[in-house]
Amino acid sequence: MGKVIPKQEGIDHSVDFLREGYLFVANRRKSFQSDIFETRLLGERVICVGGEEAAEVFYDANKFMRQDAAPKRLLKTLFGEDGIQTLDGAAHTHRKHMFMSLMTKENIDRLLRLTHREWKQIEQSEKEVVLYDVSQQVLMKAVCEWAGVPLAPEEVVRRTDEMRLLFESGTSLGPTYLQGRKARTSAESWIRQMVKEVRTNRLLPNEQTALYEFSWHRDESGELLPEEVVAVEVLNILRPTVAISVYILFTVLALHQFPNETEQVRQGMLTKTEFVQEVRRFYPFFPVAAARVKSDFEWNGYTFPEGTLTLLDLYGTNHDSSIWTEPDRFDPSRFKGWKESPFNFIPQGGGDVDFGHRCAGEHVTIAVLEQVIELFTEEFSYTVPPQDLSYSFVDMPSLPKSKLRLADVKRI
Ligand code: HEM
Repeated sequence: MGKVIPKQEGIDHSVDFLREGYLFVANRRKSFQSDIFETRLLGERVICVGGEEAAEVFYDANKFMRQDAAPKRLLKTLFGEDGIQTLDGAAHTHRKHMFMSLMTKENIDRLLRLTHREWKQIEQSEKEVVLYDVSQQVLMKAVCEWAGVPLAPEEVVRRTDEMRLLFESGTSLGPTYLQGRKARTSAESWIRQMVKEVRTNRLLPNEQTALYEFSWHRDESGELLPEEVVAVEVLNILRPTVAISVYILFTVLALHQFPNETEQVRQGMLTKTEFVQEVRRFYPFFPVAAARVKSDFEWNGYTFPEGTLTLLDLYGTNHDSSIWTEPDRFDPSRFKGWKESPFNFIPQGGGDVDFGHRCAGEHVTIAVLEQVIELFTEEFSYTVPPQDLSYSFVDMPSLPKSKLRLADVKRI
């Protein structure tokens, strides 16, 4: 007879999840003094786990699968249907290879040249800029060119807004959620039209672009992907790249609020990478990852029954005091000589990037943020006018409330 999983009593705790946000799992891990507990969300029994050892089990593809794990409302907004996030086994590995073939050093450098070119627009503006809006347009223009997706100047605002709605609306209720669904329909048909044109040679993107590689990709049975799936996967490049704007806000916020650490970066005593890693560890972005138990198994004496929805605490694992000393202190120097395992630092998921569901864009994210640090410590001077820089632990994604207004941005 296995051990009994600590259980939160009550009919349903979805409202608590919305109320406590990023801290929902961590709060209960603390109160149960356990890295595993059971709750009920959206009428379903759910096992929540956190910590390094739990992450290792969660990313074991023999124990967990992604089929039917993502809530429908996220498939209708954030992810799209039949994309890589929902695949398992050979189908997943094959599709992941399609993504990872784009993530070479040369190709990431090409994206950085494009983002660098776009960042120049920020200095041309005399007045105040809202960094959230500016960075999204920078990223959207750069990533569309990178991905081989034509983006006419008059379309930039509309298409950038669509990308933003895709990642902002998934956990919203009411009108924002509906706007997110509309944005998904519109963005998918925009890209589908391009896939048609690529396949009839009316549009000729370069090789090594997402539009080219995904349009001509053959699945594990040698078939081209359905047009709508190519659209979902191209959006799996565009949308998260625009979402790096959230981390850009937190990076520039950290440069502003931690002047000693920023000075150490300027002096070369801290590397840009160490600063970026601490931003990704410290600030909230993705709260949890979701999977379902593939078939019954036991872990530390607890039974995981087949089909049970299981959530891994990403935010909490990055603030777990058994992994991090003083986890709630912003301290980039903790990454000096840091012994990273695939499971102890998981802001963008854990495990193996080629064979598991770890984020395909982690290197892209780090590279874009390192460039932002270079720009905002070496290339631009600016001031941060008084504004509400607080951020919530409930809103998803969480952002500084003012969306970060900068004034007097000038090239140094
Ligand atoms: C904005 C910062 C980003 C964050 C916080 C983030 C976070 C994540 C997380 C938490 C996952 C899921 C891990 C799991 O299911 O176990 C994921 C998956 C993924 N991400 Fe990211 N990501 C970011 C940027 C990017 C970028 C820039 C790209 C592409 C250029 C990207 C492409 C993907 C893809 C394709 C997957 C699915 C991987 C799979 O299922 O195998 N992400 N990301």
